[in-house]
Amino acid sequence: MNGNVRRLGSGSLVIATHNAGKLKEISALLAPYGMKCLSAGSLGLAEPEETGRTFVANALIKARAAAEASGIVSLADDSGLSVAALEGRPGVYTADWAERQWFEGEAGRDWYMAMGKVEGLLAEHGADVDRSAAFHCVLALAWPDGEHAIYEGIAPGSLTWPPRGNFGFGYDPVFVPEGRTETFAEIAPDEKHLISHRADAFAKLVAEQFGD
Ligand SMILES: O=c1nc[nH]c2c1ncn2[C@H]1C[C@H](O)[C@@H](COP(=O)(O)OP(=O)(O)OP(=O)(O)O)O1
Ligand SMILES: [Mg+2]
Repeated sequence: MNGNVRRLGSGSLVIATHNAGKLKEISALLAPYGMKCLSAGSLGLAEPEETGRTFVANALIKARAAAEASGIVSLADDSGLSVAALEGRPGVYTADWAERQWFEGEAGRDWYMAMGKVEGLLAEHGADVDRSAAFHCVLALAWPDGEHAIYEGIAPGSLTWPPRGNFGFGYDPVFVPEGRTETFAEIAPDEKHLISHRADAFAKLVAEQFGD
């Protein structure tokens, strides 16, 4: 272990996300490490504007905002889908491509519309377009005194159409991870947690924060 790295220990941790799907995945990934996890929503924390141009910048904006508002060390996740044939788009704008909507009284995003937008742009490149894509995840830890740590993860794969499967969230129904035939939405959560971009970033966080 790098002796200069600030470590979490076993206290409270704020999960600085307003995305219910991510909150579920992050809580599951952190479950073995004995921290008391509080969500940004349950603390009534505001959702900061993601004005960064990179996953790292946006993850830091979210983690720092939560740490400053709560006084508790906070973990944020900024993630997205980069499509090779679309020069890496939607990338950091992945969430923005899914318009905000209200579903039965709850704020959410229209994922089907967003997946269709990606597919429509791909289709413009013809039937034999390169369908490779990758999910990226940046985890940022921010302590109330300003210190921070960053962990990056990636899951390579390709896009399929039409969407398949009911697990997961977001763009999971159109993403087939490398080496598999099922989409992320057809792979049970416990298994997605072994192979996803979030799992890759978490493995690095766990090694540094909870390792020997
Ligand atoms: O495993 C995933 N499976 C499917 N889709 C995913 C995944 N991971 C990220 N994504 C997509 C949806 C998400 O909305 C966007 C990230 O945008 P991003 O700003 O980081 O998250 P967000 O606005 O939904 O929640 P928040 O900022 O409160 O954490 O990329
Ligand atoms: Mg966001």
